[in-house]
Amino acid sequence: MAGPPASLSARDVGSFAYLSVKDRSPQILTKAIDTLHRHKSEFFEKHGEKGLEAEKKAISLLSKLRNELQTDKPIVPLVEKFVDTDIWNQYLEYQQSLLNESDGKPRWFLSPWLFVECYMYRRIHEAIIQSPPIDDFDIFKELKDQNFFESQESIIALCTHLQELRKTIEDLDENQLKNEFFKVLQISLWGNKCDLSLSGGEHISQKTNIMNSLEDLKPFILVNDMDRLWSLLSNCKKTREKESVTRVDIVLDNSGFELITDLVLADFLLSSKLATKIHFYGKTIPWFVSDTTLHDFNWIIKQLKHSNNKWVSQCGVDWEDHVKTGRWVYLDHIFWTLPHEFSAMSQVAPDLHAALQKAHLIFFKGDLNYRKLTGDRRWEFTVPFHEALSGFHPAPLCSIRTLKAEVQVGLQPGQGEQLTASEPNWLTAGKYGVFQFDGPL
Ligand SMILES: O=P(O)(O)OC[C@@]1(O)O[C@H](CO)[C@@H](O)[C@@H]1O
Ligand SMILES: [Mn+2]
Repeated sequence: MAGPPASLSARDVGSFAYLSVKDRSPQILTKAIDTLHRHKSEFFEKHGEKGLEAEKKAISLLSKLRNELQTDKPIVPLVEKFVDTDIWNQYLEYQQSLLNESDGKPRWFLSPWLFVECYMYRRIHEAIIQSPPIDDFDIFKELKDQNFFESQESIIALCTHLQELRKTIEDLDENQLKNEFFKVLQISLWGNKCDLSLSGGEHISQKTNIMNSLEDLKPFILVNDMDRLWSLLSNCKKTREKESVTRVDIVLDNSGFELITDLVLADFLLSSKLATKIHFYGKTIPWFVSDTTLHDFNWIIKQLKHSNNKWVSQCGVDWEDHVKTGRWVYLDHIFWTLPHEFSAMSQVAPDLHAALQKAHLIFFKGDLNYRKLTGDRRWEFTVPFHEALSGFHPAPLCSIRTLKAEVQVGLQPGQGEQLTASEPNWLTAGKYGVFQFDGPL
């Protein structure tokens, strides 16, 4: 049997991966350097001269990284001791082992894009932890916060919708509840348009009320398994014994507006009793510019709670309560910031894999998670999703993702070709989305 297809890579000149490594990654590094510059006086106020020296050091490490990338130098091992350093360096050796002798060493414009892109964010983190006393500085924090503040109007609309819905949710019939479930799912899907790494850190936020656009956006859902999600969860609800649990896990993606949409979905799952417990997974270190860390998660709930809009603040109060009472649990695991595809999880992080196996359903938010689900490979568009998962199936799972990378599976024959002919950048512009489900085996 033939092995899986080749990885996406910047070695394919002109591909999205190539353009991303060539243009977008250096741009993100330049922005990161600029952010450090702008915080100079803050570092001085906090730490005196030591703060200034640290800022200089972090900037020089990031400039060096940018130079390595732009001149296509070999990928070097990580040096600073951290929980995952050894795993990263082993993975680098593994990448080396995949190369022919004529290829030389793993490099930015040669190796799999997924690997080099994750590596860049891990090196950004290394530059920061090598620069105490500013070693806890989140270089992307202000961008994430800005996205939240700029999306206020849409956040108010979402929180108002949720609070009004909660009042009458007990009175809804099956069909009405299903329609509301589909609405919050779509809100969470389109929330994924708002990531900051695709835009190279340029502001993109949700300025208009997303609720009004759901109908117009429906034609852009290329794979729509929402019905299957409903069947699974409504069945859990019907057959659940009194004290037993239905757990939905959400592997989070971006903070800011997208996180609010995911929390709205999670709240709906509890209020509708489709689930009784939610586990969220976030990132341990700043990642792909806008990804959610524990700090972002807590910060957003606190911001909502202190809002002067009563519905928004009610959401903050309720969500804090979900966390306090353990109906919502935030977890992180180092695996989410490793370069491995998810089919390696049972080997690399068996504890995480075992934890996911206890979920009734797992949502994977966003594009990067889709790339890791499918191994970021050049699959034919019609390959079944289950096949592209290459054995990864801890529990029934669903990707909720807008398309921002050149990988998509599970389409109808001809569907991909037709889109390519009419819209050359359909795979990467974030305009299309999927609810792609891999159900119980
Ligand atoms: O996972 P997310 O936030 O939806 O998207 C992450 C992303 O912007 O980063 C990569 C490019 O840097 C792309 O795969 C993808 O578009
Ligand atoms: Mn992201």
